[in-house]
Amino acid sequence: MQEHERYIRRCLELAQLGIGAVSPNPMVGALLVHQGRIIAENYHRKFGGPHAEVLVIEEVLEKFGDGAMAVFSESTMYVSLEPCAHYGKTPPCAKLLAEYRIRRVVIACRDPFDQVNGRGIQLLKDAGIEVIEGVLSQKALWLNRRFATRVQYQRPYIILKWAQTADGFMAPADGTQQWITGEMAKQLVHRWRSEEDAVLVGARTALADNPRLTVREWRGKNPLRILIDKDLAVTTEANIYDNDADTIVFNAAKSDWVGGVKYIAVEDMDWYLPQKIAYQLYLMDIQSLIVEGGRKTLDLFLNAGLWDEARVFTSSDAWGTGIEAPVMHVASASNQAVGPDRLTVYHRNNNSDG
Ligand SMILES: NC(=O)C1=CN([C@@H]2O[C@H](COP(=O)(O)OP(=O)(O)OC[C@H]3O[C@@H](n4cnc5c(N)ncnc54)[C@H](OP(=O)(O)O)[C@@H]3O)[C@@H](O)[C@H]2O)C=CC1
Ligand SMILES: Nc1c(N[C@@H]2O[C@H](COP(=O)(O)O)[C@@H](O)[C@H]2O)[nH]c(=O)[nH]c1=O
Ligand SMILES: [Zn+2]
Repeated sequence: MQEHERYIRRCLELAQLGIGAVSPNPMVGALLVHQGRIIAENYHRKFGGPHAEVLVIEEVLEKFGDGAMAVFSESTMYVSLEPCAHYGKTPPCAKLLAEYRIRRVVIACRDPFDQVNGRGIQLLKDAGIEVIEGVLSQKALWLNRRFATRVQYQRPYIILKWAQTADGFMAPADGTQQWITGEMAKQLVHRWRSEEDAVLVGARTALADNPRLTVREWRGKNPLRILIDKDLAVTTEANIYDNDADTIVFNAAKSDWVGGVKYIAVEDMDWYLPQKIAYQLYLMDIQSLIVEGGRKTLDLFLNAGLWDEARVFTSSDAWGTGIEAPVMHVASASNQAVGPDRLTVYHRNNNSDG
């Protein structure tokens, strides 16, 4: 069992390399072990591209040529997610593993996607392949929590993020911009942006901070930007409307598409707004969202129970006055230093294995 865990751990590491590039697909890592050695390993690298298992098989075919079939018959494939059983952008991996007569397949967790869940495993078993499942399954499910949230709850995985002072304020009382955290926190936030599909702010934040919401201090793609602006108070000269990334504007006035900007009119913004936004984003295949404030916008999602993680930076400054940051009522999952600041992470369902 320890040997299985060791290889699955490696699959999880490989899978994680696909973050920010494979959504709305899950992240998957796979490797093949022959006579106690890893002979090929790979991961799902890009949405629409080959699955991890396909890349591993291809590598073995290339390395071993005519001898590949003999190698497959003596090998174990380790994979972080149940091999797929459906025809999506690529043919089913479970079928491929059966065709190449892999001796044994070790799987971390089942695929929560209805069209696969258990079917990939059944397909392998029907082909006479030995299957071991459930190795580090909690870790594997946690890794693909964004994907699981989308397929199970028909909404994106929602991460709330804000910075606060030591005495719990997130903005000056007059709602102007005041930077709270240090350089390390900023870099980490840019990394987080590169990992998620979208980042959202409220109108007053867009007016006060004129944020770009792009990835500048890390390598990776810019997320889709989302603005809630009922009366279109933010002018198109604002940074959030620049050409660095696409932007969606939830508003009460119009639905339109102008270059990289999509205006989506929402009926009655005073009721169920976060639910309406979450469902619209789900329909657009947006699998994860960081809500970066301000206070009113964070409250919308908190009060609706529509959040999965909160990542809160706390500086050592005390202001004595200002707009109070939200107070969390769940136990923190982790707490660590990030430069001179502290990062506290909360999970709404306190059952992570992260
Ligand atoms: N420390 C941190 O991590 C962060 C701090 N901030 C700070 O938070 C503050 C903004 O937060 P908050 O005030 O809660 O707002 P939000 O950014 O959450 O914006 C949402 C609110 O903006 C209102 N609004 C829309 N247009 C206008 C307008 N023209 N003038 C005034 N209000 C408008 C909307 O009200 P309605 O729909 O009812 O009209 C809505 O309730 C800023 O000081 C910003 O710097 C922001 C993000 C992160
Ligand atoms: N003030 C504050 C934050 N503010 C957030 O960062 C946004 C600015 O993004 P950008 O223009 O891309 O650099 C801003 O609108 C708000 O959402 N973030 C933090 O980590 N720490 C801070 O002290
Ligand atoms: Zn597959």
